[in-house]
Amino acid sequence: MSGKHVLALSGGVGGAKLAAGLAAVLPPEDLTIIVNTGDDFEHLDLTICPDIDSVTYALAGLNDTERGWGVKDETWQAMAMLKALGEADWFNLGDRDLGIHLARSWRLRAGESLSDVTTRLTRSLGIAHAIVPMSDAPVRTQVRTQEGWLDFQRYFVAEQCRPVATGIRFDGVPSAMPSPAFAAALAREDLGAIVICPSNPYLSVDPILAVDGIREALEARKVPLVAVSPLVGGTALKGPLAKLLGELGQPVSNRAIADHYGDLLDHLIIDEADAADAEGLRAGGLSVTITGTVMCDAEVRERLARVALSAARIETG
Ligand SMILES: O=c1nc2n(C[C@H](O)[C@H](O)[C@H](O)CO)c3cc(O)ccc3cc-2c(=O)[nH]1
Repeated sequence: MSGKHVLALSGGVGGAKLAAGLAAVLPPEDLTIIVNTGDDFEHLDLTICPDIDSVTYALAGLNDTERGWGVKDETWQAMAMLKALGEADWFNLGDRDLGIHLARSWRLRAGESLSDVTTRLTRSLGIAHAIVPMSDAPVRTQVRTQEGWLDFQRYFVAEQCRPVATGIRFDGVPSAMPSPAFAAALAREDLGAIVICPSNPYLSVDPILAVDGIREALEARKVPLVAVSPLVGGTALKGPLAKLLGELGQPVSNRAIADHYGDLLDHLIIDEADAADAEGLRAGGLSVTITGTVMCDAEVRERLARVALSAARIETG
């Protein structure tokens, strides 16, 4: 019998939506969601893990779908006070969101691993599926610009991705080991498929692939690897992917996504608005599914999750 456990690799926003779709159609024992921690940083003495929180809030039904990050029905009293006190206010922490940062930060300081803290917080929010940081060791994404190397959140939030990016690096790799649950999921006898969620390949998925031994493990996989493209209609729905592709000298098309993942990729799911890309991709030997990938509600998230699982030959009920 072929394995049925699914390993999903996810960044924030778009990735979190598909992760929630996968969690809606797979039981907890059949899914492990590995999350990028390259966006993490220390701010006001708090450990901020934006992608872990985006996935957590999406699975808990707490995510703000308009803003794309943080908690819905958020209030901003603490930020207003911080601002009045003249403290750093470039990175917005909502009142409810602050709660998760306080809980995470003191538990980390008390010596718990990021994996254990994440399990504790997600379980407390009623999430039965495994949300797993890619590594318990700090990995920090940095973007090279004309102003020098910028920490990811400086580039993304403070600078609004305005500087031209000429390079990306992940501080902390290659020495960062995969988290115990990541290593265990990869080694499972019943591993059936790997799904790369529609996250930015350069900023959100590459940090996961850069963790010690991960790229090699994925190259040696015996199961299908399916990716959902983050591009829709030749651009990114949110975030700097389209701008970044141009700055890194890549075409803003699914060809660039396929080339970037290279031999790792068995199957690419592209949006119907990019159907014209399919012929070229297939001519290059890649198997392609064309479908709607804009996850505007739970129904579409679940449908796309089923499409991805079917492409990976995983049966769902
Ligand atoms: O554009 C912003 N993104 C914010 N994000 C998103 C964050 O920058 C992520 O890295 C992106 O979602 C990229 O995945 C937050 C995420 C959190 O978990 C907590 C707070 C923030 C605050 C901001 C913010 O002020 N501005």
